Amino acid sequence: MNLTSMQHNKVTVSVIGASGYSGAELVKLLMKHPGIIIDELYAHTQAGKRFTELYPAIPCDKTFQTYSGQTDSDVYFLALPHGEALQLVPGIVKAGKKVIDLSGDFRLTSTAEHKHFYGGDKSAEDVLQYGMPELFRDEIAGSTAISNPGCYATSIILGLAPLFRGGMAGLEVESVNVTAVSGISGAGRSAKLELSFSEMSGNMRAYKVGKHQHTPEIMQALGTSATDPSFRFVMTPMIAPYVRGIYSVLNVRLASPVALESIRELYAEFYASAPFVRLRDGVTEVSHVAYTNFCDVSLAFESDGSLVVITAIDNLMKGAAGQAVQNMNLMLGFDETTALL
Ligand SMILES: NC(=O)C1=CN([C@@H]2O[C@H](COP(=O)(O)OP(=O)(O)OC[C@H]3O[C@@H](n4cnc5c(N)ncnc54)[C@H](OP(=O)(O)O)[C@@H]3O)[C@@H](O)[C@H]2O)C=CC1
Ligand SMILES: CC(=O)N[C@@H](CCC(=O)OP(=O)(O)O)C(=O)O
Repeated sequence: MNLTSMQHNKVTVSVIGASGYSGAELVKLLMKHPGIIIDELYAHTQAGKRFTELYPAIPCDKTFQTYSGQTDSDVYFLALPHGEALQLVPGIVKAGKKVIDLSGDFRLTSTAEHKHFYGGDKSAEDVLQYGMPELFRDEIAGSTAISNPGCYATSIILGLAPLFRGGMAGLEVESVNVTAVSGISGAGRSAKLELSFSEMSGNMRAYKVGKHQHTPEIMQALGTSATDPSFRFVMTPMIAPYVRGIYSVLNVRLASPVALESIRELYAEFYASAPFVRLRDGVTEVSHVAYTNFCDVSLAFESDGSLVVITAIDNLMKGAAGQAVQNMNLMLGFDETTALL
């Protein structure tokens, strides 16, 4: 049964990929949103099962359906593996519905970079408004389709945006060296041998060194390029044995010294109207943001004069479902924080 917004005076929302970690987190958030009603939940291998069979802690009485091109809801979230949304989003947009896609399919403007990092072809039109409210609030509010940012990308862009987009005269970034650690839920729900308890317990490892798919996304959002000879960006992702959270340590070399107080003021001003970015006095910790939509940011200087920005987010909240709901709120004219605080 499909519900109509006319019947309920609420916005109807469906989630495609609702059986996965990001999809289930979306369901949890949507259930407490006063302005929407959950319509259909779609899954792939789990179709036919009840939502609570997979997620007993979330009391949603829906049964997973198979998606076959329905466009009856007002809003569609897609939380699918890379490549799947490319096939589905155009039809939903054409039917005049709002879309928020959590995959990497529509993030990169360069088709060559997309092919290099995601391994598939897409056309130049397959780009949607990038859904980072702290950078593109007005554009998101005026959009019908959004590409939700990647989890590492969110934690790193929010840590660097004031330096690149804050307009501080004389501030020049020469290089950024990122070490970022993800909890295991960042890899999704499907079982992978190298992520099993016996492999990961008491362990930690780097992966995709020098070739993580979020590198071009970060460059794009900051308005710079990893191939710019005057700017150097390196990123080392790691996985560690905790469930939720991304902890990014950004070592930033500036062309000339700037007082820490000025940097603090720059960040405070840049995020003055961003309800989910918190500038912290002490060092940020993953446990301070887990299960929340906050991005905590702390600032310090190293003894060699480089700026150290540390950010922490929950990968399934600000890194995925929380940010997606934040985008939906902006698109529909709800308060940005609805269902998120
Ligand atoms: N996990 C995270 O922290 C983040 C994830 N993302 C992105 O969000 C998207 C979802 O990620 P995540 O929730 O982790 O993934 P999961 O692996 O947990 O879930 C994947 C979902 O997609 C469905 N699915 C799998 N294969 C297919 C297919 N061939 N056709 C249709 N549906 C399929 C699954 O259905 P079923 O279970 O029924 O088989 C499930 O609902 C990905 O693009 C991911 O990169 C973005 C930011 C953070
Ligand atoms: C721990 C882990 O494996 N994390 C995934 C991040 C997945 C993600 O959210 O990235 P996209 O948004 O680009 O899908 C990775 O590093 O590829």
